[in-house]
Amino acid sequence: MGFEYAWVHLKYTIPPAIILSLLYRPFFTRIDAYKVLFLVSIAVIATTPWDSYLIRRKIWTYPPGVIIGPTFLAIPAEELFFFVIQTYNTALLYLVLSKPILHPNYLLGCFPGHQTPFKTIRNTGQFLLAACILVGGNLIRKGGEGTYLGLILVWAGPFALFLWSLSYQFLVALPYTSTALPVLVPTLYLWVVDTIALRRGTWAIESGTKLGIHVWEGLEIEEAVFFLATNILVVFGLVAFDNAMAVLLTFPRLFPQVPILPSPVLLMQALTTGCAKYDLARLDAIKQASRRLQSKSRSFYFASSVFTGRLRIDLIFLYSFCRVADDLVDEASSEGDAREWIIKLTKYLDLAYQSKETWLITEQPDVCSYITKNFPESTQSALRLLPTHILSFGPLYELLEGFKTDLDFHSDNSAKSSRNFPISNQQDLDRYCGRVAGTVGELCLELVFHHSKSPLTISQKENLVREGGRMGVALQLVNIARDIATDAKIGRVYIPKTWLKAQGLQPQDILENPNTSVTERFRESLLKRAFTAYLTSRDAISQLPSDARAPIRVAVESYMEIGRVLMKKGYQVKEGKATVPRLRRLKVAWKALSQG
Ligand SMILES: CC(C)=CCC/C(C)=C/CC/C(C)=C/CC/C(C)=C/[C@@H]1[C@@H](COP(=O)(O)OP(=O)(O)O)[C@]1(C)CC/C=C(\C)CC/C=C(\C)CCC=C(C)C
Repeated sequence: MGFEYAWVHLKYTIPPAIILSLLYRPFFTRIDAYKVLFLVSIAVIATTPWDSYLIRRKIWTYPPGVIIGPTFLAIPAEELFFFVIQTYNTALLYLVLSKPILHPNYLLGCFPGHQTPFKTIRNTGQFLLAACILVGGNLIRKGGEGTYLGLILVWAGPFALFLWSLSYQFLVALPYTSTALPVLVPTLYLWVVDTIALRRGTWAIESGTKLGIHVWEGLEIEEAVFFLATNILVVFGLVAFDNAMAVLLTFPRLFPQVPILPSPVLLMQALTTGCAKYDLARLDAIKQASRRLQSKSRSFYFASSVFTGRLRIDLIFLYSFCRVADDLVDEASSEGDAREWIIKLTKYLDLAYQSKETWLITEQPDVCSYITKNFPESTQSALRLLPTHILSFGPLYELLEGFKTDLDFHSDNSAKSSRNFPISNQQDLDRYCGRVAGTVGELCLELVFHHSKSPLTISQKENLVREGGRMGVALQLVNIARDIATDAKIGRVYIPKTWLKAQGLQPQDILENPNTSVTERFRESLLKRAFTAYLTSRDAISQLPSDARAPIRVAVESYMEIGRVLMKKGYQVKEGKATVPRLRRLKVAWKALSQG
């Protein structure tokens, strides 16, 4: 009996597991737990008979005095633990690196022209993996020095071939950071650990069944291939799982109900669904919407990565609609054109909500053709995929009312002296914020309620919607405080005229000189109001359904952090959007998620 092998774990495999677990703990969801458990179980089941065979054939051995004692099918307990901890570590690294990824973005439909290169990639992969299996079989048949390598190839090859055949498109499409990196980092690390263990004699590879080739001094080629192959299998398994989840979540028509933890049968069903069945319009809309979110809002793009399932997709669709509507109005070439867009958007909502039978816009030909005829191509999918079957129409019409206030800043004569300033007093400011952002808070909550499994009473929902609206106001006040100078450039002053008058100023003074110490005081007042609203509503977040609580907190906190940055004494507001550095955002999210 000895503790040498146990020491390897204590020193080299358990510490990274602890570090990764602590780092990822707040982000760890039920589906993550399911995924890791699934993978660990498969790893143990698949490796045990193979490993037992190798030990019995004395391909590798454990010198007496290095293991504690208990064995299962001749495999020491420490070795069994290795299957678990290696899978766990690689899986956790994969989860950390994949957190920002929206997996449906990497599903490829059967687009003409796409298929041929992908078939070639699939066939090449299959050919190479099949060749590995054949070479492995040949090495085993010959016996002698190639036996160990042969056994590795024949064991790992079929699993890899199976997973590759199911998920090759997804594997190729995903960024290297969530495929190659989680394979290479643990592999290199385990190569070093293995070198140390072999040198210390913790385990030994018998000489008759190995090639005697070294990757570097002390690292046998077979060991290097073994760790590479096992990490490839873990990552291939996780990618296949995410591929299946992406199919399940992206296509509600194919899979109307998706349990939080789908069974292996359902996962396989998703993986074997041919791309010919994919709803290409929906797939394309998801890609466009998430690109829009990524390019337009760092805060919400970042926050979206902690939402899961269909809620994440619907929030992105909601963002996309709000952004498109806001941009159509804001970027119109004249006030008349902007008002025309509001009329068109109103008509679009009228049509979308007039049918009581089906509220899915994609299933309403009249709404779809109205969109096609009246809106620019780049905006159409955002309008078609707005989840109107879940959202009530009231807040959407209110949002358009809010955009009208923005247009009231315009005047027929564009000279600064004759501009109109619709925010006369605090009430106007509150009403405006309520319309453009309070409504967004309410709409977000409607999506949360729809997708959540935990039931809430009507009065609980009403209370939450009220607080969600107030939180939206808080965020909008931060937005206004940040953008005083940017808004002034386009002739808008959201600081109430009554506040300005109290300082002997008029809105025109802000247009002419938006960066004065007085403006700083207005910024402070706006932020003070923002934080009062935020503090009033913040506790309501803990009454949200448990699966949405932490992500909503992240969305709110990462935006309010802009306000905290602005409040710092001496902070100079730069033009542009990124006011919160990435690391700070990450810390905010980590803290918000840790509150549960
Ligand atoms: C995670 C995720 C994808 C969330 C999507 C949230 C969403 C749908 C936002 C819509 C944004 C939008 C374009 C609205 C049009 C009107 C407007 C401009 C509102 C301002 C948003 C700023 O967005 P922008 O793209 O300009 O962002 P940048 O500053 O450029 O980064 C607003 C400030 C309003 C945002 C308001 C909310 C998201 C509502 C917040 C409230 C909740 C989430 C509910 C909280 C719940 C309780 C119980 C308190």
